[in-house]
Amino acid sequence: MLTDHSSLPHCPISTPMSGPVPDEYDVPPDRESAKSKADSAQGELFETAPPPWELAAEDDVATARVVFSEAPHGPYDYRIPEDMRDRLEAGMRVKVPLGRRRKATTGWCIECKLGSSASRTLKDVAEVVDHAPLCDPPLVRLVLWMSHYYQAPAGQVFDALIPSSVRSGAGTRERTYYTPNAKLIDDSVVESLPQKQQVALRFLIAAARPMTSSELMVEAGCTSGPIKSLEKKELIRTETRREMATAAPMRWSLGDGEKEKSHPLTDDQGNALGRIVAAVDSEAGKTLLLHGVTGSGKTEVYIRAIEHLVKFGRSAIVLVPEISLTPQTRGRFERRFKSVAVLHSQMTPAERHFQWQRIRSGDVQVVVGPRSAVFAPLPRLGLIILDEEHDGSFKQDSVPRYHARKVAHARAMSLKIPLVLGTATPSMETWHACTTGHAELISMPSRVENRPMPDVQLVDLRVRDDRTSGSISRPLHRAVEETLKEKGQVILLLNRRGFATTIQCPSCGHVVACPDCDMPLTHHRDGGKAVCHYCDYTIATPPWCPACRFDGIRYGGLGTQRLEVEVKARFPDAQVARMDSDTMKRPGSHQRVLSAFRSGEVDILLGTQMIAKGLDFPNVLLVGVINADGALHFPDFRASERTFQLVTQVAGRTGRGDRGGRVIVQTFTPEHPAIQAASRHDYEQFATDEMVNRRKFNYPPLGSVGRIIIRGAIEDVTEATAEALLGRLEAARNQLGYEVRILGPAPPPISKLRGKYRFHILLQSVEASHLGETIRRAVDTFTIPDKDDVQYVIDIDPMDML
Ligand SMILES: Nc1ncnc2c1ncn2[C@@H]1O[C@H](COP(=O)(O)OP(=O)(O)OP(=O)(O)O)[C@@H](O)[C@H]1O
Ligand SMILES: [Zn+2]
Repeated sequence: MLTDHSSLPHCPISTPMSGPVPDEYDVPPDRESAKSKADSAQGELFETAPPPWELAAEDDVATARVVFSEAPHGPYDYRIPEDMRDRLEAGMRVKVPLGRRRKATTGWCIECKLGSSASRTLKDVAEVVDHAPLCDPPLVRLVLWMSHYYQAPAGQVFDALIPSSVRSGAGTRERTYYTPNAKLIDDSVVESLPQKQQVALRFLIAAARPMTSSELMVEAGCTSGPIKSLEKKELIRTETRREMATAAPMRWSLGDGEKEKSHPLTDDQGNALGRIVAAVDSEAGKTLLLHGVTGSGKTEVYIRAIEHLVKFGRSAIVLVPEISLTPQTRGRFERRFKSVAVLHSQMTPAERHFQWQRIRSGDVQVVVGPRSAVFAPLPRLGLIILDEEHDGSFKQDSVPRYHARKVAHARAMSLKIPLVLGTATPSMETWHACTTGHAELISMPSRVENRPMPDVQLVDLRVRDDRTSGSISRPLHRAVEETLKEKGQVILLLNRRGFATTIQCPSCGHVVACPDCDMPLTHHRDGGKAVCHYCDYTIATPPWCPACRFDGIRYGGLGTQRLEVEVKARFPDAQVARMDSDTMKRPGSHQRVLSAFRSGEVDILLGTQMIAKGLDFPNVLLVGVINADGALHFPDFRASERTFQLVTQVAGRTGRGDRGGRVIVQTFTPEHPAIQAASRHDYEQFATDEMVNRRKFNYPPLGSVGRIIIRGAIEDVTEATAEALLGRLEAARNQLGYEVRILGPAPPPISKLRGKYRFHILLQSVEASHLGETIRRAVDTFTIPDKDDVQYVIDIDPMDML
């Protein structure tokens, strides 16, 4: 079933992705201005209509609406002085007086319009900061939608959209350009000048373009003296521009050594491509789910679809989980397109700024990057792709707490372009959108070249005979041995880093914990450190119990470091590499390890979930999952979904060549439906079972969830604030007459973080708009006295409950 969102009334950005078609424009009366702004944006800012002040000359007061990233956030209106009217546009920064501050404050202009008589009392805009808008009108509208939906100040959303390197002009310098002052120049003036000044001025006139002082000095063969004299006589005018300091401050990285082969498409790929191309050509906003099993060749489909698009001078965004984890994907795009911008976390500010300018200038065909690349300012955007759309890294965990899938959807629908979500393990949200007709499902149920899906064997860790003293069961040990003998490669997944996950005294039971977070410290063997994985608090691992001085503290629980030690001891002839965030700190380390694995230098690659993503190595004949239950017992309604995804994804790393492949999954709960379904590569069975569970409590995608985290330095003050907020929420819900379930306040699993006590309140509703509205109304006038030192954050559609 297909849906054309472009036909939705009054919904320039509608988002029917999660839940039963939530209406994002549930704007309360007191926010009416934001709504009318968003609606009228189509007419006023989007179209080519003349600026409003040209329409009504008699009411000649132009005003700018400005928002700020720090409190007070606005919006506030300012008068636009005469001389700024044709320079200032929405999406630019301005400096304006704010309160009693002595210095002008920088804010973002979200709208320019004709004022009413009230605007005579307005203060003036002091300065226009930018020469051109940093956001075009559709992006400004996106900011306002995000601000509304995620309940984050618009100024902070702008700051998330526009990289700080762009705002600060990283890697640029100011240069002064000279142009002749035509008003004062005629032949007699020129002839009356001293010889050197004459030569310089004639060169500048002949050049017919602005020149810098040094250019002019070289061209005219003079020193700076004559030029300064001309400037003093006002015969030449100066203009300063900010420019990139160097042409390309980029360190181009080499590929990962893979050769590019172009394949004839399989039937599945051909069909998928046809449907995406049809969506592109229809010029209607539409969401498509490309549900292709691991190894079905989804990347090739993306590339072909983009090739179609760039023929018409249009461009695409490809969002991927952290790109440094998938140098292969990056290489594939770089080899197939003339102009690719890859955005990643290890760029310098100057590089980031340079890429942003390239993208905005229209030079770039494809942007590949993590979630923030959804904001890439491509002028002729024609397609957005989210690869591995189920991945948790698409949700930002600081303000604005947006999900790139939802934002991509909003952006795509407002531009009437397709959004393609690709994965082997669709999120429940996306699956639900397909089953309810909000997204079109494209299936690629088989692997390329008719390769079979790998065989998955479950090893029940409760069976004594299979267990060993270590973490690798007998069946897994045998399988590794066999694989190494056949000169195949092995991937082992363990989703905990460090050596031991608890440090406990066997005598008194004391657990060494973080003083700021109350969470057990993880022992790291390199350097004998005990580290908090929540705040990075680090101490030397205590040789004896800090509580009772017992000499013989015990390291419990299993992390990747300990697994590495065990693997090396069991298979002394094999080359082993470990990949987790501890070994991958330095730039380029992913690429080094993955190249070594590709070339066969490394036999066994072990690591955390970062090895489960997207890797395509044909010689991997065995994948072992050390403990599939790790994520299962988290207090989170997505625990099953995560387990299914992780096991399916890592299992998919094998059997990608001609030699087949197999998977061994160690688990204490082999009967669990998620693990059962993963072992049979049966996504639909999993999704059907899981939807039944979600329906019981109307969990997403059947309803919406919001979470408010309250944190403060003093426990009972924090709790009292949380209680007060609860009262507000209940009152708001009752006033509005909405059905919203409110739970808490309760301490979350991480009840103390970085020295702050934490409480959370959960809200649930079938209607996303009712939930949003309830929170908005409750917090609207809710203030916390400074002396309490309590803060709260609102997380709409939270992805974790910790
Ligand atoms: N039509 C084809 N014929 C043969 N090989 C192909 C074809 N299309 C793609 N491939 C190759 O198949 C392999 C898997 O493709 P790709 O990595 O895109 O799979 P995927 O669907 O993204 O899998 P995953 O979800 O596991 O990342 C790649 O090595 C790719 O070069
Ligand atoms: Zn800590």
